[in-house]
Amino acid sequence: MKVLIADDDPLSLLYLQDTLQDWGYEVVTATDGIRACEILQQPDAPMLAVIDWMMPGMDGIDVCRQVRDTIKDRYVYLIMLTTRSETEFVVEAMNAGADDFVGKPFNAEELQVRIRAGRRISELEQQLRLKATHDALTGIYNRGALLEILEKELIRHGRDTRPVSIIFADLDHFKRVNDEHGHLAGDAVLREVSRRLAAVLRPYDSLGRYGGEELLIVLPACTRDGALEVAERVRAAVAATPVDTDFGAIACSLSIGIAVADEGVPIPSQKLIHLADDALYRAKRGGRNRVEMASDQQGQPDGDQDEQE
Ligand SMILES: Nc1nc2c(ncn2[C@@H]2O[C@H](COP(=O)(O)OP(=O)(O)OP(=O)(O)O)[C@@H](O)[C@H]2O)c(=O)[nH]1
Repeated sequence: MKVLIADDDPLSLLYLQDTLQDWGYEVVTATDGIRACEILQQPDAPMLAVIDWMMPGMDGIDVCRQVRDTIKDRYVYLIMLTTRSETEFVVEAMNAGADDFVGKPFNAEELQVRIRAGRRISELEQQLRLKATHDALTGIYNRGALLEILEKELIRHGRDTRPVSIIFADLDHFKRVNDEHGHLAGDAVLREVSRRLAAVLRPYDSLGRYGGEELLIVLPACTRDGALEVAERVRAAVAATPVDTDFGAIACSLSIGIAVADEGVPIPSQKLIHLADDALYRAKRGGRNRVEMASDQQGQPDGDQDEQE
């Protein structure tokens, strides 16, 4: 597990670093509060930080406040390290967002058990967050998490000039798969199809389970042509080879609808999904195992239609 230590005193920092490394932690260091905040905001940042209170510029209290104000998508467990151990200081640090408090000079055994407790809480929090945002069967995002991602992308889309595309995919004749091979075989197909889709997407695309056998993909900064290309790749990845299950090989395919939020054209997420769903319906009617695009005209904002929805 990765831990950040922030301390402006080089000797103290080195000692803490050696001690934590001896306990098996991967240690990242910062010698001031600003750098500590930068590190904690990076992707793959430490989930736990030991922060000295007294640092030049931004002190430990400011770091706690900044972390709580800005990092919302995960929890960073913060242990404040300080010579100020009176109750009023403990209260001040915890009100600022610290989770725990260790007096300086620190007792190694005490620091070790407090870090261990923090690690337990961090790991539990990570597991809970994963359960709340991911689908238990397939491991991809659940509907709520994906809709949140789409909303955020559309807000960002309103600020810059890149389009956002979505791909709405539905397994063809999936009821038949369940009826002929059983529900467990159907589950295996859903898992494998999700895996294949994830494998052909870009790292910054998001894949989620919208409903039973419906999958939704959010493609940030993706044009109409780009989305068509991805959708075709997705379609082919599923149709190319039957899915091997414990109940035999099962051939399957996807019908796909695409909708694009064009640059400079604001559109509510529900309307974009509705357009992709219409296109998906056309793909089903057109014979399945195919991709259909919502037309340009449909992508334009339409106040009247919104009100009717
Ligand atoms: N095994 C399994 N089946 C599911 C799950 N969620 C939904 N289904 C099944 O998906 C099937 C969807 O059937 P329909 O909506 O009739 O659609 P379809 O048979 O795929 O037909 P088309 O969409 O018209 O091609 C139903 O039989 C559901 O029970 C799941 O988590 N596991």
